[in-house]
Amino acid sequence: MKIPKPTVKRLGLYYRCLSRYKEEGVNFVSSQDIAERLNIKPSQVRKDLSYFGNFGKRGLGYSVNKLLGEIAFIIGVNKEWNVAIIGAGNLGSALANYPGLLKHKFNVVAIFDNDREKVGKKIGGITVTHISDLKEMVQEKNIEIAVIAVPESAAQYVAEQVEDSGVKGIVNFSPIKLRVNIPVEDVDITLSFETLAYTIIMGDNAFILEDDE
Ligand SMILES: NC(=O)c1ccc[n+]([C@@H]2O[C@H](COP(=O)([O-])OP(=O)(O)OC[C@H]3O[C@@H](n4cnc5c(N)ncnc54)[C@H](O)[C@@H]3O)[C@@H](O)[C@H]2O)c1
Repeated sequence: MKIPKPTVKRLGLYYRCLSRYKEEGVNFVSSQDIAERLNIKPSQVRKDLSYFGNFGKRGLGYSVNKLLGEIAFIIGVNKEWNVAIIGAGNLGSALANYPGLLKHKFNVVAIFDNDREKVGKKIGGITVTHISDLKEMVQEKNIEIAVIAVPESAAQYVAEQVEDSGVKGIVNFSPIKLRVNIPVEDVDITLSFETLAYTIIMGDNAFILEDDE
């Protein structure tokens, strides 16, 4: 089944929201409930969830447990992912020390750098490995996701090494578009600032579309 990307992005939000309902002992929720908590439109919630079949019961709403199970299956949160961070600099170190990733089952198991001064040092409890050992470690530790946190000038070369190592996907923090044949998710913080700046300047006229798909 093909799902629009913005919907996939919201599934993680729904998952967290529903987990909280479950903790609170709530068995059924309406699209209105979910929408209010997430500050989005109920019609958007209904549209997003309709991609996965008809979970809602008229009058009762959605079964929290059933929906949680379905979304968990789709976004792969039932599985733990082993992650490598490439680049033990400002960003790489911050990510390695961020406990939120493990909480969401993204387990940072290795950090790589090409700076001999950094190799062998510990960051967030993980010893930095030289990038030349990438392929070996990827196989050994079953690493499926790599985070690229190296300078722009090194990013494409590193991405090719990552692809060659057998990693299945990349979270790219560098500001360039990587040319590789595995999935890449760009995290462009500057772009978020620019979008926000535009939204502040334009106010109510910022966007034409009500829903984004
Ligand atoms: N720091 C931020 O807040 C921030 C925010 C958004 C995006 N970024 C982007 O993230 C990337 C990293 O930023 P940073 O501030 O952490 O940089 P940094 O200079 O602190 O760290 C980069 C690290 O990558 C290593 N490195 C360089 N070439 C390498 C190679 N070929 N193989 C392995 N390691 C290599 C360096 O030795 C260094 O430890 C940059 O592309 C930057 O544009 C940073």
